[in-house]
Amino acid sequence: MTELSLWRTIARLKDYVRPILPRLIMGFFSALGASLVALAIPQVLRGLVDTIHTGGDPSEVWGPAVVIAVLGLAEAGLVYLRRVFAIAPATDVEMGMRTRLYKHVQHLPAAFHDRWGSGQLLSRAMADLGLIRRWLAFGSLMLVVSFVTVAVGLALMFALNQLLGLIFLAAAVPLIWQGFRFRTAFGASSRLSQDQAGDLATTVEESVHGIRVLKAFGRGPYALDNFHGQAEELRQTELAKARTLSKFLATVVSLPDLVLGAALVIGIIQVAGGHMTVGELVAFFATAAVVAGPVEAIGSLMGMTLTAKTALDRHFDVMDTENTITDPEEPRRAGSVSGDLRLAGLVFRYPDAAPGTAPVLDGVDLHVRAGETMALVGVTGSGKSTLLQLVPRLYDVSDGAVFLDGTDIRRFPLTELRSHVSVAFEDSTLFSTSVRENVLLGARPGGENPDELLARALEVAQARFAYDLPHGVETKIGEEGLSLSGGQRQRIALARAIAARPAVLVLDDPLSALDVRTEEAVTQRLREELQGTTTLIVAHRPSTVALADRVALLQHGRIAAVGTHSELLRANEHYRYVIASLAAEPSVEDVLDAKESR
Ligand SMILES: Nc1ncnc2c1ncn2[C@@H]1O[C@H](COP(=O)(O)OP(=O)(O)OP(=O)(O)O)[C@@H](O)[C@H]1O
Repeated sequence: MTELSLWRTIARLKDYVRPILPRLIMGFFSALGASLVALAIPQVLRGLVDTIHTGGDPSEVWGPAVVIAVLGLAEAGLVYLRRVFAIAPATDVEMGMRTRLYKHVQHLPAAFHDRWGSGQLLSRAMADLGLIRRWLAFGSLMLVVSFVTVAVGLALMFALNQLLGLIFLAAAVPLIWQGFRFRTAFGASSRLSQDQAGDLATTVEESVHGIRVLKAFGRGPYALDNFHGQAEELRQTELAKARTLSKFLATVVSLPDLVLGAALVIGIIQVAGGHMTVGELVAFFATAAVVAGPVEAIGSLMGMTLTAKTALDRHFDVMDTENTITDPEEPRRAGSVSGDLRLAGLVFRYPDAAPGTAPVLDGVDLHVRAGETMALVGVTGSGKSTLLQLVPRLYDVSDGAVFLDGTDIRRFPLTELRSHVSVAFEDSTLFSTSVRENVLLGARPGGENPDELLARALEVAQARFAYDLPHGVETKIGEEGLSLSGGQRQRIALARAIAARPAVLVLDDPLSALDVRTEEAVTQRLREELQGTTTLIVAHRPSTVALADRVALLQHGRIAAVGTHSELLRANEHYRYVIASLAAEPSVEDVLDAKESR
């Protein structure tokens, strides 16, 4: 993540800002107009005061007074126009950036999500983009307008009285010097605070997600301590930020006030000596009052600009992350595939694995014939789930290849590959929408009649309970399907995989949360349904193994043996060991028998 200079970072906004540039420029000129009008008022005031002071006709007062009133109204109108021109387009930019970020995050591979906390992505998608919008609609315009107003104001003050003007100009030098120092200090703590806010959001997200675990283990106080520590760190950073800003503001506010005091004394001496009229002195101080606003605002506006720069850096940290799992340059479109799956010399190491660690998969060779159901068995941590994730390209192989109908899967367009390969994981994520939408998530548009497909998938997965929910299959099943039991969620997720009607079905222990009777019913129906669908299924229970035509044994990162369950039981000692450990859980009858025999 390279840190670019302020200007180079802001320049990266150009693609987003180009469509709204005309409106933003109009907004800028409205704001500038308002400031220039404010600066014109003291000039009219000068004539007015001199007229009265030199004993002119009182009726001459009306003309300038009306001009001042009109100028005041014009200023208010221009401020209003600035808001009209700038606010709506800035929300366009915010929405555009948010949508592009979401799209990019969707495309980024699973390895990216292994590395990034969800809170960091959340804070980038929400808070950071809000900061950028406010800076675009207000901060950016007002920073430039403030500098122009100060420059024009100083020129007018010089024109009124050079000596007084010089005094004000002398104050600008330490202000600029302070500005540079402020930029460095504030920039660093601004980045730190936004990153810490992201980490805090991750903690909130994790503890809300895992609230049951925390409660069940009585870890609420520990989680609170942890959260408090993180919140305190963020508070300290925010305080450091506020201290830096207040030191800068103290200079920015107090210096002009000191100068104003000195100028007042010198100004009165100048008027007394006849070097200046009373009107000029009044105009000088009225101009100084107009200039004081932007001078004081410059500090906050610079702070806002630096915060927006940090938000942009954080946005582009994500946007610059390259998607390594992409469509091939010359994709091969197959239309339909029979589902012949071959893994050849497959090696895989997780991108974030410590250097020097052995690959999880190290030379896997396996052929799953079209329409065959193959169970994948191995001790815990042997790499079964990892292997499954390589088939829909959630990760790409480090070496070797996966072939579907003889074609390297990296040659298919990703969407096509994923329409041929459907997955159900043990951890069944459901979305906050209806049962129908969850199940038909991967169904091909224009394919089978959706109602029939839904009914069939729910029936095979033994999930017809969905029709008895309060609104039937239209029932919204809540965040991650929390209102459903673990077994119900798993069956809906299984129905989703079935409804996609894939050529290859990849199931990662999809029945683990079911009771024995339901599992048996699902297994029975799955066996009928899976005829003709190539299925690779991770088995943690003997009943799941029974579903398969053949079984592949994963050991030391390789396929150590392939055969039917009985062949392997007969010929392979490690297989007997794994199966024995799968079946290790005693049945109720075993327990009762053991009790009676005592
Ligand atoms: N995202 C990841 N990043 C780095 N290493 C990982 C990641 N996911 C899994 N691993 C490691 O890869 C190895 C294989 O894990 P995997 O989940 O594939 O095993 P498994 O055979 O499915 O285990 P189980 O039967 O317990 O589900 C383990 O050592 C695990 O720690």
